[in-house]
Amino acid sequence: MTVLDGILARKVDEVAARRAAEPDAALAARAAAAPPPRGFEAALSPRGGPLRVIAEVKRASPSAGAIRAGLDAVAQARRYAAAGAAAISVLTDGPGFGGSLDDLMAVRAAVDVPLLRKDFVVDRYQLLEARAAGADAALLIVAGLAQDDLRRLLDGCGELGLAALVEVHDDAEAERALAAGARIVGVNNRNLHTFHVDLATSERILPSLPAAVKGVAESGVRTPEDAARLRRAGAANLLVGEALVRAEDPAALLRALGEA
Ligand SMILES: O=P(O)(O)OC[C@@H](O)[C@@H](O)c1c[nH]c2ccccc12
Repeated sequence: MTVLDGILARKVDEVAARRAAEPDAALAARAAAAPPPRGFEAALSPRGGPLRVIAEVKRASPSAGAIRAGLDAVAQARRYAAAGAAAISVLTDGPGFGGSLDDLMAVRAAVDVPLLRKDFVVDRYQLLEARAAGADAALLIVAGLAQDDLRRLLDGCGELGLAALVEVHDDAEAERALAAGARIVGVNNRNLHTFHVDLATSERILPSLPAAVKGVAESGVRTPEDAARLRRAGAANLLVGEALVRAEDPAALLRALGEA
């Protein structure tokens, strides 16, 4: 069993426990009462457009361990927004990443930019949670979903007004994402089974996506040189976590990545 398989199994249990505490209908009512979603898709750059950055709030990860244990999610999100982040990604997985839905809600209350709920979605319930917490988009990881579940969850996002960032790691997954109707495709440079990071993954797959699909290069972007390399390969959007959280001046790094 790989790390991804372990996390997905844990998610099924997590959702069952939360559903027992708050049934779908009650959660759906909270989601319906949330302020309308902001335009996550519109905030991203089209193919050939200027480089835009989705900046991530990430305390820890299974691959890196603790990144910044005492990270203040709200203060970090404010830095990102002030530095011109197109959107902010908030990890909401607790055991693996030190995040929570409380982080997402606190960030929502503090900034106006579109927010992505970054988690391992296996159930529509998590989309309702995302919307109730004020998220504008949710991550769907193709590697973790059967095709009919991917379709169902993409439809669920549409019904709730959430954008879906559909994550792939190879050509077969990219085809599955497009077949399911993804409009925003993230190419994860990190293999979620082995944690090996290779920017060539985005360099290869992003140019093969249809021009109408918004592409995002995810993971392993540390320097303006990395950003420039991806831009040359046609990347218009970058999702950056660890390097921004580790940076002494996250705003300066974010601006430098966007100007690469
Ligand atoms: O911290 P990095 O290497 O800049 O990566 C950010 C983001 O791409 C990464 O956190 C991520 C991409 N896909 C995920 C799926 C689940 C959890 C985390 C992720």
